[in-house]
Amino acid sequence: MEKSIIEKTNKIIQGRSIYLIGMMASGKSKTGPVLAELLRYKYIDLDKLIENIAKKTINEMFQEDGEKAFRELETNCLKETIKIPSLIVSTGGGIISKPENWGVLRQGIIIWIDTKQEIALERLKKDIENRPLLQGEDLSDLYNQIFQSRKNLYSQADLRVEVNNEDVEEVAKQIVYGIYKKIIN
Ligand SMILES: Nc1ncnc2c1ncn2[C@@H]1O[C@H](COP(=O)(O)OP(=O)(O)O)[C@@H](O)[C@H]1O
Ligand SMILES: O=C(O)C1=C[C@@H](OP(=O)(O)O)[C@@H](O)[C@H](O)C1
Ligand SMILES: [Mg+2]
Repeated sequence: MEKSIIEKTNKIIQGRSIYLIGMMASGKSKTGPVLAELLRYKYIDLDKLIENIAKKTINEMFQEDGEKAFRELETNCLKETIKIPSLIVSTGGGIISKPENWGVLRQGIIIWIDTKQEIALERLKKDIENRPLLQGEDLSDLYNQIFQSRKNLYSQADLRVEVNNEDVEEVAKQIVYGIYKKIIN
């Protein structure tokens, strides 16, 4: 990627943080560190921060404390990210559900990684045990129900990046280009 585009983007965004949102398995956690390296930003995976603070896995939290407790901790952790400038944050797919969280997200640039459902489902089949909301009979049905209830919220992002078969580096570059083009125009 052209260095000048990265430099110009950096200059324009002036250390504003970037929040990656999107459905489970859209690639938020995997893309975040690559994007951080491109922009020379710091990086946090919100789910990892939650697990470190709770001293248990997300799965354990859902099982032992319930989703409500998880969502409360998720909001508290999200609020902590405001204190750190120049940060890429990979959020969990449900971050958009609480209106309160939008006050935090809006302080940064919000990017929706909109990965084609077929591809997300393929990825999820390989890693389903770590997705407590998708435990059930029909993965595609569950995924769809959740997506339908959230898609209007995801679409409130500042930028939507559509992903099909692009590798992580390509997705990160598309995000930088997307921000650059949106701000330049
Ligand atoms: N662009 C990509 N190309 C191929 N595999 C990817 C890509 N992005 C993510 N993955 C893989 O898909 C799975 C889910 O990605 P992850 O980043 O954990 O998604 P999320 O954080 O949005 O739930 C992981 O196994 C990851 O390695
Ligand atoms: O969509 C959701 O509500 C969730 C997504 C997960 O993160 P990923 O989107 O990184 O899988 C994790 O926060 C939790 O299992 C709930
Ligand atoms: Mg993740």
